[in-house]
Amino acid sequence: MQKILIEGGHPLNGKVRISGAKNSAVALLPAAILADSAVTIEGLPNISDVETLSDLLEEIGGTVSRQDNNITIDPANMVAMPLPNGKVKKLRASYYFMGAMLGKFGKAVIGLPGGCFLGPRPIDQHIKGFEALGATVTNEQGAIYLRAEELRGARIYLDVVSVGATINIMLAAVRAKGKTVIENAAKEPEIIDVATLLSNMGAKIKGVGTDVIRIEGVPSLEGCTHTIIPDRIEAGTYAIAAAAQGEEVIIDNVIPQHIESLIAKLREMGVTVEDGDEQLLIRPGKTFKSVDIKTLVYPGFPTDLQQPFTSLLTKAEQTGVVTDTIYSARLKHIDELRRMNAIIKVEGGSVIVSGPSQLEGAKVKASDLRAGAALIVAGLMANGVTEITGVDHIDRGYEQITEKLSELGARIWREEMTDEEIIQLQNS
Ligand SMILES: CC(=O)N[C@H]1[C@@H](OP(=O)(O)OP(=O)(O)OC[C@H]2O[C@@H](n3ccc(=O)[nH]c3=O)[C@H](O)[C@@H]2O)O[C@H](CO)[C@@H](O)[C@@H]1O
Ligand SMILES: C=C(OP(=O)(O)O)C(=O)O
Repeated sequence: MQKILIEGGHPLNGKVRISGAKNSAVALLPAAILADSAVTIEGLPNISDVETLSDLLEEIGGTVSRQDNNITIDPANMVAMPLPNGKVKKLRASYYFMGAMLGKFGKAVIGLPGGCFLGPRPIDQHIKGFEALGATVTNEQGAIYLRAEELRGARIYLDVVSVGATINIMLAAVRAKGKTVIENAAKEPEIIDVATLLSNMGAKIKGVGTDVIRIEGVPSLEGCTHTIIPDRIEAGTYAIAAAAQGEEVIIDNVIPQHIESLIAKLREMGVTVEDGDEQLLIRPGKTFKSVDIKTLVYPGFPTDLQQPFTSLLTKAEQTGVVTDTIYSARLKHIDELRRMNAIIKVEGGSVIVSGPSQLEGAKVKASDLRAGAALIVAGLMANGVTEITGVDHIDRGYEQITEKLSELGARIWREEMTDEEIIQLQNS
């Protein structure tokens, strides 16, 4: 087990290339189950969530071959193998095996998913969708059993706008008989990316990117090659890091429109952001104005950038208020930032950051992926050395984060943890 160490205060300069989107990758891989021949996905990020999903595809009989950032999945020998335990619990997106296996085999047994602890993360809307399509769904000892004699298209209104439910229902509906309409669907770019793959496989999908998606089921889907979109959350994290500790940083391989809400907030703070076709240039000023942020579904400010943005706010004059309307309990970074001398309190469900404060290096723990990103941003700004444990969470979603930041000029490195440190971490 490793920890990340950062000697703060060194300016960031140069160019960083963004990897393929984690939240697309984790849906594109299970989507390949639906094809009858090989699917190649190009530009996948080298992160542990991708490794775990590749292992799960192999567990159900798929042949997975990897070359650099490209993966080919041959589903020819896949079977409806139950996956009640084990690796499905390591990540959130294993829930996509439900929709994909239901669509392909008419049945699936999948353990309830893991992923970041952000407060309650129910999957009732996924289940409601599967049931509307004609599946019987039961929860037996923490595993979801799904079975359908025949999937039939249906009209499904999502009670909450959910990325996972929208994609999962889409995965099952592309093979259902007749027409499915998903109303109040989520509109995130990753949903469009998954629909693009499915369409290239032969699915008939209209309306992705709006809140009504229409799907006409088809009897079979074929393999194809698909290039993943860049990771808007990774791009946003580097943009925040560049604002916090950069002189001039170019973020390469980004679709600026995907993070307009963040760019607007950075500009409001006084950071210069120049956008090109696939690049962003970030140049912070000497001082930062405080801003308030409220996370919303896309195209609103993404919850996945709320935690790293909170670290940046510690540098701003006066008071900024952060409200997460998607995951109100996504607060595990707060105590750790306080350990680093941030002046932060939680009041009425919002986080109130008073600044500017000079952060100080400390021993801190990343208890989820974006809390880890927040602590890295804080460590880059802090005096002295910050030691971050819980690196497994960070490696679920950021490809080569220490290498990429080192190339920008950060002093950041990994060390193996001692047995004593591992025990302390497990008990904390
Ligand atoms: C693998 C993946 O893509 N993860 C992303 C995905 O998670 P995930 O797909 O799990 O998040 P959702 O969009 O489903 O969740 C949005 C909100 O709806 C609620 N909800 C969701 C489903 C449901 O059946 N019932 C229900 O009540 C959730 O508790 C949450 O409050 O979108 C989140 C919101 O943008 C991001 O933070 C995650 O990074
Ligand atoms: C919450 C996240 O991931 P997951 O849904 O996979 O836990 C995230 O990417 O910030």
